[in-house]
Formats: sequence, structure tokens, C-alpha cells
Amino acid sequence: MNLELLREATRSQMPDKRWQHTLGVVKTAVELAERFGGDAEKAELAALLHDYSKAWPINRMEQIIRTERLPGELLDYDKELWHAHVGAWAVQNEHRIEDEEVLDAIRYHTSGRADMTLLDKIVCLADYIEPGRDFPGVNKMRDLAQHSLEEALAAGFDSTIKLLIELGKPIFPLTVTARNDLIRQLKIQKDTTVNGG
Ligand SMILES: Nc1ncnc2c1ncn2[C@@H]1O[C@H](COP(=O)(O)OP(=O)(O)O)[C@@H](O)[C@H]1O
Repeated sequence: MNLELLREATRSQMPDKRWQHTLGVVKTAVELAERFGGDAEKAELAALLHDYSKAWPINRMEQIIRTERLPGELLDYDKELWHAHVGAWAVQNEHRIEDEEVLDAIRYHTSGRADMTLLDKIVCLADYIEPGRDFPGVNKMRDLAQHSLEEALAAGFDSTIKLLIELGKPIFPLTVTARNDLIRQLKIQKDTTVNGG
């Protein structure tokens, strides 16, 4: 795998603004991996590729979801969710990325999922807090990310869920599951600290 070629291939899929965002996610994902004991090389690769299909036409993504048997229920929810699954499919098929951990981090970077891996959390959080992001609550998330991946990510899912509720949009259930898991993990961490375990 040639990282430089992958960089150029990824850059060619998207407008410059999205590429700048991608570079921000790469930088942040590597920092988070170093802070929380993740694999920095996998974090860099997954972050580089996370928005590979983001700028693809909607009908192209819809067709891939249907013909490649990606989860059909995605079609019932916000189109913003589609590029993550389509992107994982695309980098596997176009660039022979076979590392399932990396593919999953790309696939679930928007929705989250049950039992997110360390790499899933790193890429998903980096996507929320990279330096180019500016939304209410992002600085709070950046502060939380100094000491807890789970707290920061749970705050991110909270803000996405609140936004979807305000907009009257349906919530893809995996995000609720991901958020519940994080809350549970935080409670276990807290109980362990209190009980000195
Ligand atoms: N669980 C969900 N259900 C429905 N839509 C969601 C869900 N999670 C995220 N989204 C949509 O995806 C958007 C974020 O997608 P993301 O990949 O982060 O895009 P971008 O990088 O352009 O911000 C949210 O603003 C929302 O519209």
C-alpha cells in the first residue's frame, strides 16, 4: 500500500474544503491515538479514507447500497449516513484495503455502533473535533477529549441526537446504541475508580 498514492486518490474524490477537513481529521486522529494508546498508523489511514465517498452523487451511493447489499435500512435515514458505508466498500474495492479494523472505523465513523473499538472512537471523535470544526459545544468536546475519549464522544452523539430531534428527523438507532454503550462504559470506569479497583 502506497500512502502517497492513496492520499492523491482520496484528494481527487472531493472538493478542497472537504480535503482540508480530511487533513484535520488525520492530524486529530493521530493525536488521539497517541494520547489514548491507539494505533497511530491505523488511525492515520482510517482518518485519511473516512470521507472517501462523501462527495459522490447521491444516486451513485444509493445504487451501491442496493447492488452491493450494504445495510438497506440506511436508505430510510439521512443521506449523510450513506457515505460511511459506501466509503468502506469503495476503499476495499478500489484500493484493496483489507484491514477490517480500518474498514469498520470508516464504516461507522458517522453513526457509531455497539461496542465501538478504540479505533472507531478515535476516528469518530476526530471527525467531530478536528480544528476546522465550529459548532456549539465543540470546544467543550475538545476539552473533554484531553482526558476521556468516551466522555467527549458521548457529548458528540448527544449533540447530534439533539439536533436531529430539533429538526424532526429520524435517528438511525445505531447512534443511540453507541451512546448508551459509552454511558455504560463511563459508569464502569467511575465505579472502578471509586471502589479502587
Ligand atoms: N444517527 C443518525 N441518524 C440520522 N442522521 C445522522 C445520525 N448520525 C449522524 N447523522 C447525520 O450525519 C451528519 C454528520 O455526518 P458527518 O459524516 O459527520 O458529516 P460531515 O463530516 O459533513 O459533518 C449529522 O449532522 C446528521 O445529519
